[in-house]
Amino acid sequence: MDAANEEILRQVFGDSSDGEDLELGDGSDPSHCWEPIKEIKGLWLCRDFLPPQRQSSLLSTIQNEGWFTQASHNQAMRFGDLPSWAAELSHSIRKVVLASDFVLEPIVLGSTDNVNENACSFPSDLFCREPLFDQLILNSYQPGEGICAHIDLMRFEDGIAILSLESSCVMHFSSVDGTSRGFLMDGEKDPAMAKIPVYLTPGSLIFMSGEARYLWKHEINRMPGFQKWEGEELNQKRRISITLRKLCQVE
Ligand SMILES: O=C(O)CCC(=O)C(=O)O
Ligand SMILES: [Fe+2]
Repeated sequence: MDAANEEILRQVFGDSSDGEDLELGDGSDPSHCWEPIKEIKGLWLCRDFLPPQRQSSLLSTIQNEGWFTQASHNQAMRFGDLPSWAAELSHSIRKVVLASDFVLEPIVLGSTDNVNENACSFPSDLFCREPLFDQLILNSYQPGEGICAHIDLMRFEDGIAILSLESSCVMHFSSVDGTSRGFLMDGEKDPAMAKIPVYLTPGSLIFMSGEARYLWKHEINRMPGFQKWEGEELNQKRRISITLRKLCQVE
């Protein structure tokens, strides 16, 4: 790694002996466990993945690298070799996964009581692939801007990570076959359109795999009335997200 890259990593992630770790702890920190979103198989949330100081440094690096030089620039992609800070992010995601004690609802064998039919084990095997991610999208959303309901393109493999920065938001998930059994949004009457809200705070990371990745659409609607959490409309600021994915191999 050259000196310029090392300096960037030091600024973003702080001093570490080998420049390889995000200083996220050893995984025993309770804030670094993965929480399954119980309604959606394969959807996991790590609430405090990046502490506030690291979020600020990461934002400064993104700013200094000129990813969003004009207000009209709201999306930037990179394929193949990721910038050093994104490679570092991937490394830290893998590290947190391998070190975490996952919070899982116990499945009681031979009993139908208290069984969470959506409980599934964390897909740790996905984290053995190399590279873990080779595609990066940065999205920048001004207040009121969001992203329509979609499933990520099939050209990407299973296992997608999204880091949220700056503004909290509610991401809604709706099942492709219309059986999400979630909440109806304001003005929505068709139960098939019920959506599961997931609250994403700055520094949180979600990971989608299996059903969450292939059978559920995700969206962020930041129009008035759609960003409510615990009955309160969220105060919107600019939001930046970092999505990490891996391209499917072409045979
Ligand atoms: O901004 C986000 O959190 C989601 C981005 C996303 O879903 C995408 O780029 O496919
Ligand atoms: Fe997406």
